[in-house]
Amino acid sequence: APEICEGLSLLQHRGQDACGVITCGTKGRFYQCKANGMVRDIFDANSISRLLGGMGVGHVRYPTAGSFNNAEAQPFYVNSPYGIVFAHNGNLINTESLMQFMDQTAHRHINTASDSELLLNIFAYNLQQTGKFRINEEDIFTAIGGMMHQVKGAYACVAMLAGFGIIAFRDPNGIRPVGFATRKAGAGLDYIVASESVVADAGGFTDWQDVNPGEAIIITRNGISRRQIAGPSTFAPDIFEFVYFARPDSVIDGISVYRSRMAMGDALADKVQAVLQEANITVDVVIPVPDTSRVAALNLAQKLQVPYREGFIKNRYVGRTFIMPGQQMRKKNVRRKLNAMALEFADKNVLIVDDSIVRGTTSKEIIQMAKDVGAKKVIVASCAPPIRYPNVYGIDMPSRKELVAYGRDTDEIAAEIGADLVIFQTLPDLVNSVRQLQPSIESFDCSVFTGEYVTGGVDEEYLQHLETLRADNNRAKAMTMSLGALEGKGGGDANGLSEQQKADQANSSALPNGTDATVGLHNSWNTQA
Ligand SMILES: O=P(O)(O)OC[C@H]1O[C@H](OP(=O)(O)OP(=O)(O)O)[C@H](O)[C@@H]1O
Ligand SMILES: NC(=O)CC[C@H](N)C(=O)O
Ligand SMILES: [Mg+2]
Repeated sequence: APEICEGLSLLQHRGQDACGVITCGTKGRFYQCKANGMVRDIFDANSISRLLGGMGVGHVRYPTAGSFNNAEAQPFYVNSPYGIVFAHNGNLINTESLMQFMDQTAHRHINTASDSELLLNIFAYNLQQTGKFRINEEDIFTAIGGMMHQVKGAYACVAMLAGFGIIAFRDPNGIRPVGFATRKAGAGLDYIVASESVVADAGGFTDWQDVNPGEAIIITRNGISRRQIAGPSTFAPDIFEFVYFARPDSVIDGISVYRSRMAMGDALADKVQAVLQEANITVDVVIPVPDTSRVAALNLAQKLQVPYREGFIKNRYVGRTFIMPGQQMRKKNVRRKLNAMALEFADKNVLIVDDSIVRGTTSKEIIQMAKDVGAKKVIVASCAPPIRYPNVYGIDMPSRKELVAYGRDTDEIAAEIGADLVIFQTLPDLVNSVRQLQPSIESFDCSVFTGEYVTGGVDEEYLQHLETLRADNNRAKAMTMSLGALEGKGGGDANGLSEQQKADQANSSALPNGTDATVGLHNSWNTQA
């Protein structure tokens, strides 16, 4: 448990809303702690010491389906068959037909709106089909095959079978990352499976290998078995992992995220130079938007031979704003997080570099901040091209109307965010920055830039449905209702609360010691399988 918790803290940038760990001790008994909140808030020495056992699964959650309810914190658990614990990174796109299948055929009850609970139950259903008293690896591979056949979308998953071992698999397009590494332990080996290699580095694990798209691995006391389950599909890792989501010190699918961001800065420098020349503007200083754009901005500045200055100072205690729930909270936190130093802005033409402009929340605020402290001209350069389409594979940007580049050309985007000029990387340059580091990968999921979705099954009707389902205000409503329904909070009077208050309210019931009976069915200590 201590190592899993340490690993989760290294993955905190992937999900700030909820976290959890379930371990498996003697006699296949599971021990659980999960709740809404950051890793440092939910886990302390006391709670960790109660998570017994030699294997376990952890998760940090950034909701892309369902709500922010405690009951949707992961890992999930089902008792039948065998006792399964499950953690999912990604997002499914055929949840509606899967729900129907659960109801009409599998007769399994899904208690939340989480696609991950649904995926676990599809997995459990397929395991159940083997009808065995004791399961073996062959049965598990067969069950994963059945599951991959039914499920559409992005899923990088880790499962644990009570007293048996750990299973990991990745969707046939390999959209979200997952890999594993080993460490010598006496005569045998310890194994770690994680979304990002940084977790392995920190724990002293070596020989990091990615789980291949459509592959499953099983780790037991006897070692590891790997099996290619799904037939050939387009390998399309999400390029947004490299642009923003992953830590720079991770290596994903053989590509150093850090190197890819350096290359993005280099490529963007050429574009910036050309555009500035044409507009007859010179810039005095390059300023990154901490944290993610730093690596790219430094390379860009070096190539342009313009001074690089940390003009925005980040409050290290405020997390990522893009993955916060609700526009009000995101907006407020950009101001809490960043402060502009007048001495770097006053009377200068500044080139602010960010990794991406998505809703425009960050750029709008920081451009105003730059102007407030006396910047002459504010030019913004983005390492990613304009984002005009929703992400349906695990980055929570489901609604086109929320995207600042939707229905706007570059000049209109500049006007909207208050910049004198906005310069976007081209898509071929972005793809090349990443791909040159691993030319064997032929394509990346670039759906947020192109509107082409590699899994199929994402048409106009689906996008409209998603937009309605997950519009910011509907989500807030859904959360209030589910708080009322599941947690006895009295959903009625909560309707008038602000988004921040609602989030606070959700957090207030997140007692890590499990003494609060309102946190949902799965949130109790010493769950016995
Ligand atoms: O246009 P927007 O909707 O604002 O989204 C884009 C911004 O959000 C992210 O920063 P975030 O604060 O999440 O994290 P960071 O500290 O890792 O840069 C990203 O790095 C951009 O700065
Ligand atoms: N970021 C994630 O991995 C999201 C997992 C899952 N779709 C959820 O909303 O809980
Ligand atoms: Mg940022």
